[in-house]
Amino acid sequence: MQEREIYLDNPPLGEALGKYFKELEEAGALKPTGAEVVDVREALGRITSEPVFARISSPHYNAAAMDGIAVSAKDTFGASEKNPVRLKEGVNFWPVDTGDPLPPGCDAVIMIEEVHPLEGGEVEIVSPCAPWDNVRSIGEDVAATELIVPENHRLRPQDLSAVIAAGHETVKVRKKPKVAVIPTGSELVDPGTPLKPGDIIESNSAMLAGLVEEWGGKAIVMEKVKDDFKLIMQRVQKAVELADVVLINAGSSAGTEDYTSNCIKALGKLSVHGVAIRPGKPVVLGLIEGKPVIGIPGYPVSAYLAMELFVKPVLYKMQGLPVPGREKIKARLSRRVVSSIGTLEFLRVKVGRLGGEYVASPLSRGAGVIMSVVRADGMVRIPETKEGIEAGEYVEVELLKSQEEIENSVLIIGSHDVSIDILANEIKRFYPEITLSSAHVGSMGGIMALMRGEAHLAGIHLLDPDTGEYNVSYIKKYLPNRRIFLVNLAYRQQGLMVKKGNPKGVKGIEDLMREDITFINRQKGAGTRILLDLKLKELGIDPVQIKGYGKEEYTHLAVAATVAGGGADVGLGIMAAAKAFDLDFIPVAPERYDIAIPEEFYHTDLMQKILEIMRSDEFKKKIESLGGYDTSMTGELIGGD
Ligand SMILES: Nc1nc2c(c(=O)[nH]1)N[C@H]1C(S)=C(S)[C@@H](COP(=O)(O)OP(=O)(O)OC[C@H]3O[C@@H](n4cnc5c(N)ncnc54)[C@H](O)[C@@H]3O)O[C@H]1N2
Ligand code: MOO
Repeated sequence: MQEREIYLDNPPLGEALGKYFKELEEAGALKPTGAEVVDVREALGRITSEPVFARISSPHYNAAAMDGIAVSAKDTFGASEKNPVRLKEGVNFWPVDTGDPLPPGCDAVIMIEEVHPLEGGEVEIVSPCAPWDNVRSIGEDVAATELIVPENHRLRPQDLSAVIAAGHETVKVRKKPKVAVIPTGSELVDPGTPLKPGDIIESNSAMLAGLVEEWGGKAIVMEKVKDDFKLIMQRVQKAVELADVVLINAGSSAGTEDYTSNCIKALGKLSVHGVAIRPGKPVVLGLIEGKPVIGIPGYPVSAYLAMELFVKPVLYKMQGLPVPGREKIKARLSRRVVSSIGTLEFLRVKVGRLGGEYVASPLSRGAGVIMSVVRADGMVRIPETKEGIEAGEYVEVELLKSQEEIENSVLIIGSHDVSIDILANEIKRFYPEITLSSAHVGSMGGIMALMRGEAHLAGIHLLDPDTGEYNVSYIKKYLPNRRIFLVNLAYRQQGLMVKKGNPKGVKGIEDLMREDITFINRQKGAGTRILLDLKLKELGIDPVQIKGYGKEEYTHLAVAATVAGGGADVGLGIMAAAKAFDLDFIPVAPERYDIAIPEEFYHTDLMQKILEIMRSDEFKKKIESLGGYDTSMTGELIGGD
């Protein structure tokens, strides 16, 4: 076996940061970048490298602040209703518009509304004015030499206006730190390339570059490199010439082809390899020619975190700025999470406002699940000293969204249905401020989520084998003391999904017993599972007779993917999932998919807007077009209690 790079004794985050930043400071690698002169109109978001003082005053002359007549105030003294004062144009008044310079000898402006015209170029006024009434005097806004913005200030639109008004055309700003991004990995292919098994679309560099730009840097994404030590060395050397900071993506871990740390060792100094965090553990921190060179782990979530924890502070420091923190809130954790002692874990969570408090629900913890970051409203740090967090414990959430966005988020938990995704999109189309976010844990999971106060809504399709009725008896049983409204989302066809052309000639549920057929099941508590078990009972089939009955997937799409990938011959699910994977579909039974809505949420403005969208023809049409749906009851109330 080839020799591997093994990294033990990962230091905690604080220690790793402390060591690395000390070494960076000592090497002068964090000195603010040099300055460049840019047109003020192009300087939005840039950081000033020196203070900007006013060259001229604004206004730089005494200006009329109103439309009217310019006068010398003393000519108006004594004016009243009884004793109006007459003024003559060109002698003791001059017409002016807002912004005009005051004619010589004038020190006030009378608004046109207060001027009564007479014959022969004369006007009459009935009240006096004081000197400087309705005049913007020199320097009222900006006085020459005044400080407009200090050094290390991010220029906002209003700053640009003030800097220009103060007589500047250009402004000195910090050069954006240049950050080279090098994607590595022989498995990487460019977006758009037809995919073979083992190919990975090179998607990380877009995120890395985006984060760099968000933090004020200039990203230079370099051509991807194969896992070849020599090639990587060459690319890194080139990047060090081009940029102020170099990011090497992937190849950070202990695999035989993980070259990042060896490359940094060979070309410069390795400071830290491996930090006691998850995700992001194998991060590599080093310096080459006095420049920060960071090995960002390949998994996208690990990459995101390594960027946030190590690259963000480097970039802010290089721009002379404090590292911005995130807004924090206290939330109740909805589910128990177990974690390892000795590792600081960053848990992605969805946050909802439920029953007057924030509730945080953990998302997928996989380092490869970038959707967990896409969906996340915040992050919870599980400290190294804890083995996990209990359900109901209060945690601090670092928000990735504003609190207002969270207040406008509706969480629907339960069985997955494509129409929920369509509903979420329709809501965004008509009410961009509202977000419907879903978590797919099966119908019973949805009911549990309502019980635990973890969701606003539950998406359910639970058949009662005794009554043949959907959902109602389950709500009564599991949520006996709550008033719950059921609104129909759609009726949908459940059926057997098989490979295109139905190569094994499957006709119905009874075929699942066949020797030559492997099944893929849904998890216990899923509505589809209950339907299957009922059908098996009706047909007198013992589940042990079915090969694959014990193998479970969590969504219709996952079942369809298993069948499409050859992992099973048959799965039970909805037609839309079969269509998505180009499978054949053998209808078994129509079923009712409803949304369970607790009374207190039913009457909110948010929910009424969602119901309005559900009842729209456009929404119904979109669902119908998926195939296998009946929307004749969509948006209708099924029953209370
Ligand atoms: N034996 C061990 N294996 C691994 C360990 C370990 O401690 N011992 N650590 C795991 C952890 S934790 C992480 S995180 C990853 C880090 O992996 P690398 O940084 O070495 O990266 P790769 O293995 O090359 O890639 C991981 C994964 O990410 C995909 N990838 C890489 N670059 C891109 C890109 N530009 N765009 C999209 N996806 C990318 C790559 O194809 C892999 O699937 O290592 C574990 N292994
Ligand atoms: O630490 Mo790795 O970054 O979990 O996947």
